[in-house]
Amino acid sequence: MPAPENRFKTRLAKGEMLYGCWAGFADPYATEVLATANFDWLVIDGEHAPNDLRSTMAQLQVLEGRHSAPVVRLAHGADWAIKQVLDIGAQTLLIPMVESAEQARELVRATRYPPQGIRGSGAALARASHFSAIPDYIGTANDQICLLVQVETRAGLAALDDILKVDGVDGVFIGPSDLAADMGFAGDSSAPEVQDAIQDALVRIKTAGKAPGILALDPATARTYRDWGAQFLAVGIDVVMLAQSARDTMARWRDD
Ligand SMILES: O=C(O)C(=O)C[C@H](O)[C@@H](O)CO
Repeated sequence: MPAPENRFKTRLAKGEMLYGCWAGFADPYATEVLATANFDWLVIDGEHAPNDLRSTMAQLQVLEGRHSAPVVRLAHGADWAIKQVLDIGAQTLLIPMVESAEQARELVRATRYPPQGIRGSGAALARASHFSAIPDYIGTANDQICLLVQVETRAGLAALDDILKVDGVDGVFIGPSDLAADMGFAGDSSAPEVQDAIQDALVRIKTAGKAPGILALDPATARTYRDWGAQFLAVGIDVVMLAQSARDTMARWRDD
C-alpha cells in the first residue's frame, strides 16, 4: 500500500486548469464551509493567516476526501517546518520568497526522504503514514510531493530561468502583491511595469514545462492571467469574501 495519491499533483501534470481560493480563517469549520464550493484547491495559509501546526492539521482533516485539494503555504521554507507539515499529511506545499535555483534545490531536498533529500524519518507516528498503517510510506512518499515555489521579487524574476531548471519544482506561483511592492508599486499590481513582468514570467514558466500559478480577485484580471498561461489560478480569498459581503449588507440597510 503506497502513500496516498496527490490528486492536485496528478491534475497539474495533466495540464488541467485548476481554480483555487485562499483559506485564511485558520479554522477547520470555515475551511469546511469553503470546501462546499468545490474549488479545485484551497491554500491553507501559514504565511499571512494565523495558522499553526494544529490548525493546519485540522484543516487537512476536514479536507480529506473532498474535491478541494489542500495546498499548505509555509511562512518560510525552513527544512524543519517542511518536515513537520509533511508529517501531518500535507502533500502540496507553497513556499514564498524563492529567489535562487539553490534555494529551490534545498526546498526539493527538504521535501524528499533520502537518498533524494533530507526529510527526517518520523513516519512511524505521523498522520501522513496513517500512523504506520501505510507500511511503504517512506518508500513511496517522495513521488506524491508537489512543490510550488513563489517568485515575487525582482531577484526571483532574474533567477526564474534557473529556478525552472530545478527537478522537483512542479510549479511557480507569481505573487502579484509582493512583486509589485518590490518593483516600487506597493499596493498596485495593475501597474503596467508589473503587468509586463507578470506576463513575461507566466509565459516563461509555461514554456519551461512547469505549472504557472497566480492570484487575482478581479475576474477580468484573472482571465487575463489565464490567457497568459496561468494554470493554477486562485480567484478568491475567503476572508475578503466575508468582509466585503458583510460591509455591503450593512451599507444596504444603513441607507434603507
Ligand atoms: O504576493 C502576493 O500577492 C501573494 O503571495 C499572495 C498574497 O500573499 C495573498 O495573501 C493575497 O494577498
